[in-house]
Amino acid sequence: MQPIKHIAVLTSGGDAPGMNTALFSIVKTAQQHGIKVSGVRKGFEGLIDNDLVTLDCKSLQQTMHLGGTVLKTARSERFRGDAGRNLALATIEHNSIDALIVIGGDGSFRGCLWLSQITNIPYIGIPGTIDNDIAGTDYTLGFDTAVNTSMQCIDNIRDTAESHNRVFVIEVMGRDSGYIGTYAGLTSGADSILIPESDEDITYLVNKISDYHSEHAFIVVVSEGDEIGVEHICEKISTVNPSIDLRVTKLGHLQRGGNPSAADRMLAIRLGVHSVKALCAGESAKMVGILNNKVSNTPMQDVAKQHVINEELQGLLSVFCR
Ligand SMILES: Nc1ncnc2c1ncn2[C@@H]1O[C@H](COP(=O)(O)OP(=O)(O)OP(=O)(O)O)[C@@H](O)[C@H]1O
Ligand SMILES: O=P(O)(O)OC[C@H]1O[C@](O)(CO)[C@@H](O)[C@@H]1O
Repeated sequence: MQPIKHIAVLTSGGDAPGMNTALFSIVKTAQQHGIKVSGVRKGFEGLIDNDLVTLDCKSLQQTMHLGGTVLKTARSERFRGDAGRNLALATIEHNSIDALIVIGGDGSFRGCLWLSQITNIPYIGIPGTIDNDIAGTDYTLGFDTAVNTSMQCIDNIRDTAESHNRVFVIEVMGRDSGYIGTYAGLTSGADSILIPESDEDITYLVNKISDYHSEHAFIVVVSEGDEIGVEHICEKISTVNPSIDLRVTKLGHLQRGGNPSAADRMLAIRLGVHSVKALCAGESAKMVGILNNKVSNTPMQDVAKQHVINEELQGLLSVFCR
């Protein structure tokens, strides 16, 4: 095995709080191993366009606490085609890149597998997405921060909802995963939580809301990927209880911004260090993650979408939302 002298790192898919902390951690570790690190700008787009910058540890230290990604990110359609992939390989060869670290979600990891069909360059994935929808890690970068942001927004909505005895339906992100909905809903004391992983939650909501005529707010948290969707849920609520004073809030992209929480920064620091060490130890085609509070490597082809809300979480939902 040739020693690694030059690592390229990119952030891809939706930005997530903690990506900048991970960049700092990667460069700090690489520096100690005498490895140069280049940042690829705008995800796989930068690999196609040969858009690289040398990463400097001191500058990254100054931005490690910020949300977003200083490298920029993209959802690159060009990379999915043969022409884009071949240009990406040309960039790797032209810059003598020995290894690649990709920080992103499951789509970005499918991109890694796609690239690995035409090159043997070692690569490691770091799970970075607010959705927490990846197997092989208990948490992804950005999830904890997004949950905290959503929880605080729902707390604020509760103040006004209580004052008016209103019912609020609040949509949170997560694509087709109900993790943000489950965590944000439970931690803000929601009366009802609707997620894509459950078909029964709408029945519990309808039962509860048809009796609602109280001196209190009623908070419904809905994951954006829920099979019924906010509009139809509101129609159902108004049908079963027409006297309800109903309002809707979609939290949207504000959930993705903001400085990473301490938990996300620690996760980023651990996974950043571990990713460089894994490459130096000859690992490749792995996603680094945290399982049962230990760093772990999962083969990239096993990193499927994590759709399952586990039994314990299901149990919590049934205690608080029935
Ligand atoms: N099947 C695939 N083949 C090749 N490249 C892919 C594939 N799927 C995704 N990619 C590449 O990875 C990029 C990021 O994927 P995607 O937009 O799904 O975000 P993600 O990594 O899942 O992050 P997030 O969870 O934040 O959405 C895509 O824009 C594309 O360039
Ligand atoms: O910013 P975009 O491209 O609209 O993507 C939004 C999606 O990205 C995420 O924020 C992260 O994957 C999802 O929760 C959401 O569905």
